[in-house]
Amino acid sequence: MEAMPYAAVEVVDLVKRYGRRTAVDGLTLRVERGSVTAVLGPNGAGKTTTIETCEGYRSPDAGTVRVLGLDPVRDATALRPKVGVMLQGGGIPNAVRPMEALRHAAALHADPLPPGLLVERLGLGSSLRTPYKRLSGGQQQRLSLALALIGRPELVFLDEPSAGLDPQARAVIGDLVLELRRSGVTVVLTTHLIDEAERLADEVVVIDAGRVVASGSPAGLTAGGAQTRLSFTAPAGLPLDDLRRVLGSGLACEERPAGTYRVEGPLTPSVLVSVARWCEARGVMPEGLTVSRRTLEDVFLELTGRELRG
Ligand SMILES: Nc1ncnc2c1ncn2[C@@H]1O[C@H](COP(=O)(O)OP(=O)(O)OP(=O)(O)O)[C@@H](O)[C@H]1O
Repeated sequence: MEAMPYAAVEVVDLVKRYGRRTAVDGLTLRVERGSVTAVLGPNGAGKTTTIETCEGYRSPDAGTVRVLGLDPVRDATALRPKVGVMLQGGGIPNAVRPMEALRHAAALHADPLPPGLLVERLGLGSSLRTPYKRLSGGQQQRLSLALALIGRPELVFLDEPSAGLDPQARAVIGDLVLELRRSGVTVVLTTHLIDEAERLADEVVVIDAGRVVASGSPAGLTAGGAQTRLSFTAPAGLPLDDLRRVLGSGLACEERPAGTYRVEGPLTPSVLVSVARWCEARGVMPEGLTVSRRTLEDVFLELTGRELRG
């Protein structure tokens, strides 16, 4: 295999300010070539600012950004044919029709994908003559994605690719991301959807307030800590101390909010039996009893004390 001396994206100690507001506050991340990396964080965390700096639309106030080994601002001309960009909000003029936009973009590249292929793949066939402004949100998103891909990029940046999409359109975009990965394209996407990050990404970089708070594979991030959670609803105010005594100290039991009970920690079938017996002894039925794995949402909550969804 060809030696790969540099990462697809390497951001070191990036700082970006808007006036007195620090949007990105010493952020370091590395994206390996051929991987899908999701930059996950709540609104305002600095995802778009980081990605726009990687795309060369903004210059760092401090720190360095390298994309395919190059400086995104200084080497913009060299990077343009190699990097596909899907901007949040499209960045496409209102009057432009999808087919015109695709042909125009194709003409800028040496070996573009045939526009017809993208139209078919992204289900844009029925809207080719509709001005951009009049396309539905989903059609606008799919057109921006087509424009990001038309030049057969080595690396694509997708800023909130499925924002505002229905589940079906989201699935189309998800499948395409996985297809890009199979063909060796590096994908960096931002999202505030945990399931999207968990499903699509090899690596997740969790950011909050302009900093990386955790990074790793979805499985790596959700391993450790309270691995599993058992929850159910029952009448409020049941005596949890009894249950704590039965379960021992390795498991955390709590009632929050009133009437919702959780047991967290390394769960085994015998924990389930103990919980069921405890309910039985009190004559209550544990409604909606579920056992679930720790999610990225839980990880974020543990790290920041806040919910990822605003
Ligand atoms: N052009 C700008 N001028 C001033 N402040 C800005 C500008 N762009 C972003 N900000 C601020 O910088 C911070 C980070 O914004 P950014 O858009 O990078 O976050 P984000 O994680 O992409 O959020 P979202 O999910 O809402 O897009 C926010 O507090 C935002 O209000």
